[in-house]
Amino acid sequence: MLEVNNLRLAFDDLVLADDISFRLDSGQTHVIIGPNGTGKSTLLKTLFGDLQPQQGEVRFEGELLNRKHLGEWRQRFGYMPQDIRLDVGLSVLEVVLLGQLDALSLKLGNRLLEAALEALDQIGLLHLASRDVRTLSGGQCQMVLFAQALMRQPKILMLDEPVSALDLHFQQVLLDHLDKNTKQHGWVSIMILHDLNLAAQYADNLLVLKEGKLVAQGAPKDILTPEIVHEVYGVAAEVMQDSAGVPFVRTQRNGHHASLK
Ligand SMILES: Nc1ncnc2c1ncn2[C@@H]1O[C@H](COP(=O)(O)OP(=O)(O)OP(=O)(O)O)[C@@H](O)[C@H]1O
Repeated sequence: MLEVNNLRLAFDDLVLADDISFRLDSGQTHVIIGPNGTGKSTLLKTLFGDLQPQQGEVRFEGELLNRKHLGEWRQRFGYMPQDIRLDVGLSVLEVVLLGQLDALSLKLGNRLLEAALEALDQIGLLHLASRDVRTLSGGQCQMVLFAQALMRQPKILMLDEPVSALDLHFQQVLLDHLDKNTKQHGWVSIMILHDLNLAAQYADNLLVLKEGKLVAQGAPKDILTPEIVHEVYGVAAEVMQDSAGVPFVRTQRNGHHASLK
């Protein structure tokens, strides 16, 4: 379980979040939604130890995030930040292998090589293994970074808008793969999404952030209501259910307010 207690996030005078607390169970996918600029990426960076909170604490299985031991803390994570550009002269296979940098030596073991090829194969990218990553499309890059995060076999997997460049097919490949691995290996998976319908489909637990507050948390069917969509995004929407009981959101044309306040 990943636990956050009374977190306060700020950049100098800009307070992004205050008194945020939540618990994220293992074996579940936790999806964070909320408006642009509300502090979702900052929260992930804080969980990873990249940013220091002004107040509060983060624990994993009881162990406190301690900035003196960041290396150890981060060994548990697979982290795919937002909008990473792959601007290095490496092949796809080499980039995936970087996910196991701690275990790499000058002589590459067969086991690691096979695991990297297997990771690429499972998400349908094996044919790209020897390509220079600088020649990949935006969506292909996103999938390669996902393979790299998987390769780490993390206990905590954090994905910041992982499907923003993906077509419908690869959105499903990535999210189904995430779901399967999270449940199979008992990972705590945390993902930021803007697409509320994908969030509803794949979240076991949905966290809604707005103006520095956690305004709602729970199963998508309990959280996604027209009232919440309006409160959080200032948008008029209908919320219906598909045949599996999963909510889906349909916004109204011209149904937004110019300002959220
Ligand atoms: N290093 C920084 N220094 C100062 N302000 C920052 C810094 N990084 C982010 N911010 C500000 O903090 C706020 C939250 O940014 P963050 O990237 O966490 O938002 P977000 O919810 O992930 O947004 P989006 O949905 O647009 O990706 C924004 O107003 C941003 O401009």
